[in-house]
Amino acid sequence: MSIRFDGVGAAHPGGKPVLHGIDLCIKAGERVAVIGPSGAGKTSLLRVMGSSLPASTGTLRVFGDEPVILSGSQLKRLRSRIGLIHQSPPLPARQRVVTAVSAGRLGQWSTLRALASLCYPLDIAGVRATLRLLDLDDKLFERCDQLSGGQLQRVGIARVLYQQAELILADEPVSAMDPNLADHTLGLLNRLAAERGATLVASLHAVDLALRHFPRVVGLRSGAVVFDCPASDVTEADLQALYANANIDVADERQSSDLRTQADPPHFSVRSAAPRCL
Ligand SMILES: Nc1ncnc2c1ncn2[C@@H]1O[C@H](COP(=O)(O)OP(=O)(O)OP(=O)(O)O)[C@@H](O)[C@H]1O
Repeated sequence: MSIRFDGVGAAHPGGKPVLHGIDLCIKAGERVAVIGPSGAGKTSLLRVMGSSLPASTGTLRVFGDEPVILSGSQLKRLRSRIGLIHQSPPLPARQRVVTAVSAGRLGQWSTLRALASLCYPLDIAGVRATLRLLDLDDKLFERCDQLSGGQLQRVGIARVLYQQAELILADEPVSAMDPNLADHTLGLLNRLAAERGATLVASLHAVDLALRHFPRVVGLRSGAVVFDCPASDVTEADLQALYANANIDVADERQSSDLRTQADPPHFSVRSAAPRCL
């Protein structure tokens, strides 16, 4: 089991609770999309999984450990197994792409090796090979502030792939990419995660991409899970209820996405629950 939520609630420091009574089990190697309207708590849910936002109620286990009771060094070890893909990767502007991607393994290296790698990347061939997967190997020595938003997002993905994270948490990982590139990149991320047996959890606004690429979809609204089932079981009614009164018309959004990508529309069938935790 990668992640297990039992009645988890969470609040940002000084803020109101943003997650309520979350029960969720994600097995090792599963690939799960989290969808829901703006402000539903998708980023907060990923932050709890990544142990940067503590559970305030209930119990969260990541790889069997409860992050809130771990010591500093245990937490560091746990985090080194988790790769975070941010919507806007927090990369220093003047940093070279090769250094930014190398930094994916900082948490796994000794302090000496990590410092040496920041001064001069020690595994340029490995970084280049990872960037090649994302068609970015020609940017190896470019500065991060010379890349487009979509290229930066792909550097962030390369960093996590280079890290060889066991659990990948991706927060809107393709939001800055054009529709074709977003579709291609999400397909690649899913394929590589599946090949490596990594667990992948991604928050997405693009419902069509979530349904097309992820076997399991969790609908989140107002900090609570509204549905949790195989992608093929998500119905129009589920989506309408999830986004009701939000600023998104699901049907229009999907129709325009289909026109953009020329891909098959998602298949809707009878809804069923996700597998229960054992
Ligand atoms: N650092 C923070 N401090 C206080 N409140 C926060 C913080 N970050 C988010 N929130 C609040 O938590 C709630 C959930 O936000 P979150 O970013 O998790 O939602 P989201 O579903 O990812 O939204 P979006 O799709 O717009 O990115 C919102 O009401 C937001 O205002």
